[in-house]
Amino acid sequence: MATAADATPPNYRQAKAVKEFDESKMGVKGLSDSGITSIPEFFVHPPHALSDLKLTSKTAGSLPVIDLAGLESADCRRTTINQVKEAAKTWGFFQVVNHGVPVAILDDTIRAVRAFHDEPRDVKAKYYKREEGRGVMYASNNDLYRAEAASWHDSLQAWMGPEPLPPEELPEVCRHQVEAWDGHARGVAEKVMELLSEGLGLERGRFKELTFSESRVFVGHCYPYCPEPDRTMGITPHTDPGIVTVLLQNRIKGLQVKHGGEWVEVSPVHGGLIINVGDFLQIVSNGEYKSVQHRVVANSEKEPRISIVMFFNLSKWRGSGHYGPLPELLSPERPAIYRDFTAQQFLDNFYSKGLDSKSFIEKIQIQN
Ligand SMILES: O=C(O)CCC(=O)C(=O)O
Ligand SMILES: [Fe+2]
Repeated sequence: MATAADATPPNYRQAKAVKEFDESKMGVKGLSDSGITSIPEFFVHPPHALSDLKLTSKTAGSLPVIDLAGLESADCRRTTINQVKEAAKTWGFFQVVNHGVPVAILDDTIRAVRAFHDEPRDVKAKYYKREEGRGVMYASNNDLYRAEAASWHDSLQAWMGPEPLPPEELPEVCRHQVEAWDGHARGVAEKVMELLSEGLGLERGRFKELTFSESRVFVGHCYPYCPEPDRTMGITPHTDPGIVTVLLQNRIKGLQVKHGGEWVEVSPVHGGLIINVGDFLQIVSNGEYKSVQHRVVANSEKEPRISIVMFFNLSKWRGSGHYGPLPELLSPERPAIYRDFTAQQFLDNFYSKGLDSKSFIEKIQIQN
């Protein structure tokens, strides 16, 4: 049996190393650029978390690609609604093309976020903090002190709405691009939300009316080269908490989606955007749309992987402060499968644990 005396020193060493790393503000990018050939111990994930890294399926089909062109024609719209509905029900993820944002803007946004992560440590350090819920924050691993092991990524995060973010709070090197991206990503999210809303048999504008596109968090992730990609993760398996997520990535692979019990690698489509369903949308749709687990493997390429994520959350809760499956979707044949919950319960759950905590959805599921 382990005694306190022999258990404490390694734990203490780990905690001290995590704190030193955090206080150095160098991020994983700084570690990678320093030329290390092995990763610090606190980045090493336990064997059970790494055992299925090699099991990624390359044959289980690929993410549906949905063309958003021609939505003005009623026939075309109906077809697209069905594709979106099917993808949201079975994959919880899909890629969209012809979404209306020029490729040059996608490339410029990626370039600007990369430029931020490429800035010298002193410049980035000004933004390094752990203050969730507002403003601009740059840090390595949001859940650094909560997770079982750290993962190989750094992130720049900015709360873009519902209250507008004063632009001068954004780092200069990517300020214009982040601001512009907020508008573009919101435009695409609203287009997709209309299709998702219609896919449930609701009015086109229902999700917008429910304020599903107002609260937005921008995250610019950087997954630098990792010298030991088999011992750590880029991001551990999780589901996204909100309504939908819009994801833009550079050409370096890494994202994997759980589908049919297997991890499926997502191949980036140049010019495409990835959309995924979050926990909140699974709940309000009464389980019709699925919030699916995904993860990012550590990057083994010399070029950093950049991914730009915009999380959309609802901004106004119902008068009672409660939320749950939308009443108009319920009937005696289709009763609610989730209990109502409060904004506080949702947020407490999100911020209390590491990313891979038990999903909120499981906690509010009504057992039959
Ligand atoms: O980097 C990616 O591709 C995914 C990031 C992600 O899943 C997240 O930030 O929630
Ligand atoms: Fe995610």
